[in-house]
Amino acid sequence: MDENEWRYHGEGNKSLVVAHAQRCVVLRFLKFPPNRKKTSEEIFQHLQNIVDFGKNVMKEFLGENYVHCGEVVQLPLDFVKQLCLKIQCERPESRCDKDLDTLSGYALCLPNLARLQTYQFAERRPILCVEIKPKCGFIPFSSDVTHDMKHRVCRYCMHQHLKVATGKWKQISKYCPLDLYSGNKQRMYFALKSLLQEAQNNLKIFKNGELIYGCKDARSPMADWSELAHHLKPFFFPSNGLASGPHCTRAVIRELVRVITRVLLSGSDKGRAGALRSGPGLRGPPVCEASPFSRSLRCQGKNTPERSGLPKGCLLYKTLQVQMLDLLDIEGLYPLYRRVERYLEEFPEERKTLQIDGPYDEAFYQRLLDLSTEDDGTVAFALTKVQQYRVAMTAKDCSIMIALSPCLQDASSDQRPVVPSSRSRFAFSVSVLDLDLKPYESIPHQYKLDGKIVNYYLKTVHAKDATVMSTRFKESEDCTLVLHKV
Ligand SMILES: O=P(O)(O)O[C@H]1[C@H](OP(=O)(O)O)[C@@H](OP(=O)(O)O)[C@H](OP(=O)(O)O)[C@@H](OP(=O)(O)O)[C@H]1OP(=O)(O)O
Ligand SMILES: Nc1ncnc2c1ncn2[C@@H]1O[C@H](COP(=O)(O)OP(=O)(O)O)[C@@H](O)[C@H]1O
Repeated sequence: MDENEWRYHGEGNKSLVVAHAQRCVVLRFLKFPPNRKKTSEEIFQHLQNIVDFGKNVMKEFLGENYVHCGEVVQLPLDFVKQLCLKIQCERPESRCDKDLDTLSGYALCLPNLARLQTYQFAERRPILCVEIKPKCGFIPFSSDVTHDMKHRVCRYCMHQHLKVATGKWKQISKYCPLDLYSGNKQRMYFALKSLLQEAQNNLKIFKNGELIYGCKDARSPMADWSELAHHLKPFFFPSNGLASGPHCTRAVIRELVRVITRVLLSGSDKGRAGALRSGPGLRGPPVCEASPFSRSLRCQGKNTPERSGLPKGCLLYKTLQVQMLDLLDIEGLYPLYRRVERYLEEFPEERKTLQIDGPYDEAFYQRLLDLSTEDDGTVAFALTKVQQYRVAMTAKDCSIMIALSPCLQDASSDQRPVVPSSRSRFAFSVSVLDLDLKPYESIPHQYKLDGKIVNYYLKTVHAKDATVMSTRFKESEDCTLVLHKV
């Protein structure tokens, strides 16, 4: 194991990923705060749980072709230590509050989804990879929601205001997940262009495995479309029939947005419609009031095109179905979490029987399929809703990876699906990543965060709108603050 054969690829809040220079594989390490020490056995079990959850649950829900579980590997400690030193300088400053686990030697070995999943070794052909973290694609429909605003504005759009206020990002994104999940091409184009204008942690673009676009952190340079277009022009205009300049930038961005939309709408996983086909169904308003797309149409006196509906076989549709396992919203779920907590305080040894920390096996999966919301007062009902909520949170925070490789003329030899663009054709693959089941212990944090997000939105944005409204129409607006009990 030579650390010089591996290079830094990316990281999130919990994991850090390095990619092999030649082979189509990555190593995904857990990260921990400096003072947090887990035993090697605990880390092994944590990683094995991720693999089991992917195999037994997410492959069932999202489809065999989209989910890659990988396997737990044990690495020489010296290699891990040398690797950690080598990549430290590549890491965004905002991620350095946690360190790579260099004590256990365990990591997940996964296919490199930033490359096409066909050859074991890096393709000789150029590869363009677009990673989208779409976030939650529906507005809560639960009657347990205590403020009307949560039935009108989506979590992502509300959360943007708190994120900018706390300095996580510099400006509010025009992206709204409901536009991307709508299946309506105009709305999807707008959503993708908004991500290209303000990537935050929702969009990354890799060229031949190298990150060429997407904020490493809030201090990264602003989006530069002309530089991006320079990178992408050979993919979309291979015959170089397009002189550089603003029109070229616009043309390249337009091609990129259209190709990504076509791929997202492809039902490339011909597997069954997914285990939740009789699932909660698409409920809640089809449009978020805060989406700039729908606001601009409203100003013109037009209605926003409703959801055109996503093809049932596409990954966006299946991901949304899993997200909608959040049947009660955190406000309806939290009292049930407290019921499970009280039971565990009385019978702590039951934690294993309840499979809160796994094993995430077939039995765990089967219990997720009970979508009833009639509370019979039992711990069993509460536990099922808590487990479903954890799975829904996971689907709300996963990422979709799209890998595109220009087709050679004799594309017939290619087994992969092909997507056309105006002047080019691409073999493509679609995958989902970051499917770690969210921890049971994160539910209180979700409840508090939900209250903070809604309160901040009401106090600032809604109040400001109300002031503008009342100034204009001299009507009083009642801005009720939402205070969650914690
Ligand atoms: O801040 P990041 O880039 O580490 O991402 C956070 C998620 O923040 P964001 O909203 O900017 O995507 C955070 O999601 P929410 O803010 O809560 O919506 C996410 O927490 P969960 O709610 O538990 O999903 C957090 O995930 P983990 O704490 O790592 O499980 C993290 O997402 P990732 O970095 O993609 O894991
Ligand atoms: N199998 C993979 N192939 C290619 N890139 C990957 C793979 N898994 C993760 N990554 C990259 O590493 C980044 C962080 O990984 P992720 O699992 O999202 O970390 P976290 O769990 O902390 O959110 C991702 O945003 C993605 O760019």
